[in-house]
Amino acid sequence: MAQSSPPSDPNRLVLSGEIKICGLRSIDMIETAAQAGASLAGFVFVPASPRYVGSLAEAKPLVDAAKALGLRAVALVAGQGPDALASLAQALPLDALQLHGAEEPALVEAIGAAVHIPILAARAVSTARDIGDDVLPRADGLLFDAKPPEGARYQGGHGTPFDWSVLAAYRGSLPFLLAGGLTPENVTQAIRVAASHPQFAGVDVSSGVEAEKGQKDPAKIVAFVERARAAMRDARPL
Ligand SMILES: O=C(O)c1ccccc1NCC(=O)[C@H](O)[C@H](O)COP(=O)(O)O
Repeated sequence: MAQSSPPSDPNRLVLSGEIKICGLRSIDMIETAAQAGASLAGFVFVPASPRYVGSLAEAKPLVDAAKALGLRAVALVAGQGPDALASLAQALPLDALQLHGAEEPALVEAIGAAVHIPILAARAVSTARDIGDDVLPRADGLLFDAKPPEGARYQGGHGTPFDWSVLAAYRGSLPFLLAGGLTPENVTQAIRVAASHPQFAGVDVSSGVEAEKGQKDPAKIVAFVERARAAMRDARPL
């Protein structure tokens, strides 16, 4: 079952030792992720994505199931404004919004003020120059993800890694999740590199636990979570 307990303040997202399985679209895969020990469930609200959850009515039972199983539910959005996102946050029992549309700091601020739930801001990374610091007072965390390929129709979930050593350039104070091309095979090494940073707070995966685009593979979810959990334990012994 999911291992981290929900934050006591519903307006803050406390990130530590997280394993986020993104792009979940079925109750079976949500159960698999929870039983394996993932902590965050990501639901994609980007219509162009092969992982799009669909209408609110289609998304609601999935979000409800994740919550009932002890996962924290994150809605991944891109290119939507404060009003639309406030409606989304009212309609579903979300623990956070993940802004994945390269939203400017002022827009992050406006969205945070409108939604009243925690914000995770994604940042597209290729080199150390993309890391920057954080100037996002409304955000509770960052998600460093690989830049999408040229001409991509959606902003994330492309299964491409970036050079993890550039994480050392991050000078901000927000905790961050590492994403982009992680797999059961490379997550141990990724965590070895990322965990040397004091703000490292976990990993996020989508393509690396799929049999094909948009189709999660239960065995890969279990392998990813087990290896990520073990690597985080080894990286930060008590
Ligand atoms: O996953 C998508 O389809 C997606 C679509 C539009 C914006 C963002 C999207 N995913 C963001 C995520 O949080 C992914 O988990 C992250 O990009 C890592 O994906 P992957 O490289 O496939 O593991």
